[in-house]
Amino acid sequence: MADPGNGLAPDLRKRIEIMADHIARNGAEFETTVKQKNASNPQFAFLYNGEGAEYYQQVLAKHRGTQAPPVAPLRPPAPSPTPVVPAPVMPAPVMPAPAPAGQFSGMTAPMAMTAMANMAMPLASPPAASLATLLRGGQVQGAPPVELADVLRRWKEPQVLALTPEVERQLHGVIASLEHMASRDAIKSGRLWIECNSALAPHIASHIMRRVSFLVTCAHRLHVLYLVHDLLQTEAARKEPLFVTGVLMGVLRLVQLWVDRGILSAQEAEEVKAITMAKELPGVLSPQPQQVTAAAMRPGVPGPSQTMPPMAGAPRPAGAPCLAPYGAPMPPVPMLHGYQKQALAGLQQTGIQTPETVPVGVLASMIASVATPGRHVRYKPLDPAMTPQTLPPMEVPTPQLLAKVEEFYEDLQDEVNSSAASKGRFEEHLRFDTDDPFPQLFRTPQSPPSIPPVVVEALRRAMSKRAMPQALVFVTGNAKKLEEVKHILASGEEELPFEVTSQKVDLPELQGASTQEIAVQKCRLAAEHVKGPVMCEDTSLCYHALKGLPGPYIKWFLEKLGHEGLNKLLAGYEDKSAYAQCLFTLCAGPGKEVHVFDGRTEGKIVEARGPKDFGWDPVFEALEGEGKTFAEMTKEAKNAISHRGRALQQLRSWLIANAASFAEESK
Ligand SMILES: O=c1nc[nH]c2c1ncn2[C@H]1C[C@H](O)[C@@H](COP(=O)(O)OP(=O)(O)OP(=O)(O)O)O1
Ligand SMILES: [Mg+2]
Repeated sequence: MADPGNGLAPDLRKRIEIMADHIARNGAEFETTVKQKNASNPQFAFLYNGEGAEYYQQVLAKHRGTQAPPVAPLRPPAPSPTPVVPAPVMPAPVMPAPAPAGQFSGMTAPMAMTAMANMAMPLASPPAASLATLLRGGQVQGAPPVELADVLRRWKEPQVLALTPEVERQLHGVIASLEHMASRDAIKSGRLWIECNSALAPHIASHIMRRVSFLVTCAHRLHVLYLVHDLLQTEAARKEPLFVTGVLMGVLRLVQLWVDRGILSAQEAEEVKAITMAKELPGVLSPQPQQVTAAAMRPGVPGPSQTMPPMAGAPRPAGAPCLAPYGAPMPPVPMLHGYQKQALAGLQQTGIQTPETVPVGVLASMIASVATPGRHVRYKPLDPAMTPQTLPPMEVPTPQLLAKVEEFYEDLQDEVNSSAASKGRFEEHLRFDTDDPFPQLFRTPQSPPSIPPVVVEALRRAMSKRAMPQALVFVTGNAKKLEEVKHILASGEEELPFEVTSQKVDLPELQGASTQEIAVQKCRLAAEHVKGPVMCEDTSLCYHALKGLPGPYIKWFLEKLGHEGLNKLLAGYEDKSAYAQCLFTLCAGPGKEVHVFDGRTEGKIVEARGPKDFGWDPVFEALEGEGKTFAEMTKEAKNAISHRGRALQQLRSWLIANAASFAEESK
């Protein structure tokens, strides 16, 4: 067999290999993320059956130790018929006759419909084992098993069938019209357009399915799902279906799938099948069920409304005759529980309807109602006033996932840097600007970023942090200092471009000619100790009358003399004034330059007032403290005027301005 990698450009080959390696290592979640980011990036067409797809599958299979699945050609050769109705928004569309069956090489109409229905049901792809069981067993009367096998195989990656450019443009118009609001008119005209082009149903379905996951906003995606909902519901209510035949069979296969997954018991599944297949539904049928949606019969998707519509299959009062729809008598069906009121009561409390919570009879009745054309389903279009137009904000991806994505782009970037062949085309899409560490790869050339801003921000941060030292260690043995530093840094408007951690180290209390010199020596010691970037601080309390003493030695004075002693020191002096001084020091690592930031607060020494939990706070009354000692002030008020607050603001400004050079120096 010819090597599918032959003839591919070297940079494309490399890109495929890197991608396959990462995807094999990091799993499905990673694959989905990367695929979404590159949906319309021609450089990654191999992810979507484009150039290199076969080679990509081969490499991926090799990594996973499996055989590569066959890759469908990008454009199937089948010609696409021209659509009859051109405009997406139109007053009175003409319904064309459905195209003869078998005209297309792709999906059959029921498959297309199932694909559409699946859009409303983000089911995880079935595990291979249960899929195999499903395909082997439980053949339902009259259903060609190969069809469902096809649907399931393609469910995750449906083949995108070619549309003519004109139809594609119109479909784009339909989807675009739902961008801001799922208005009744927009949904209706979208549905009419699809109905008018029912001959192209498989093509349209595959296009919508692919597009929906790449729409920029969640709200837009939601609105397109409303369109699909509308289409399915209208279709289900139609006496003569436009595109759907045999959906019932597909649905029954899904029931079997739920059994394989343990969602339904075998007995329940039998019951569902029996009710669904029954010619007439058992029990009393409500004459006007309000609303039944395809979503309601799908796992994990909430039902159509908070209250379940009264369904066929309601329990008969004991001894009452069993009635067929609209009163026609029918023989009782043994063993069928039908609609269980008690179960439904519990259900309404939670408001969540899934196969796990929907009683079997309700589920079966719904399936029967929805899947049998023209029977008991009243069409009720979605009311935009009652349907959410936006989804809750997306969750930020986990740090682990971000790290994996980052690692992938790193590898890719290394490759780009080292490969001469990559010059040109690929670089247009992948650039790392110094100002913008976020790779251009996430942006497609024509469209705005298709990644939610919150993710962009998270990635930006993750990447910018990586370029900086991992952490700047505040070395101190004083818990109170640390508390204040954290508080001051957290309350700043601009975030420090470093992650400040702390280490409790009792450094020797040095002596020296000046406070400055002591601080610098202390910081040098700390950098040696941590072997990386550090910051320290030294606090002094300087009495003017004593020419700056105790100054840096205040710690010992306080320890030996206490608050009273600190006052008595000034007994022979009129001048009780003093200033608190804080020297913050910053050093990129052992042997590197030490930067000093000096903050001062003037005040006077007074008799102790206020809590005694932090040093000499009770005996220092700042000039700007409105008569309060530091100990009597709130944390915020103290930090706003304190020696520490002032020095730290200087350090912060300096670090923000010099982040890059400091980071460089710390390497
Ligand atoms: O805002 C303050 N308000 C009241 N008292 C304060 C303050 N800030 C430091 N202090 C006390 C703690 C220590 O008794 C001396 C400074 O000595 P100093 O060497 O800088 O502090 P330390 O040895 O406790 O911690 P570190 O491990 O960071 O050196 O003044
Ligand atoms: Mg100290």
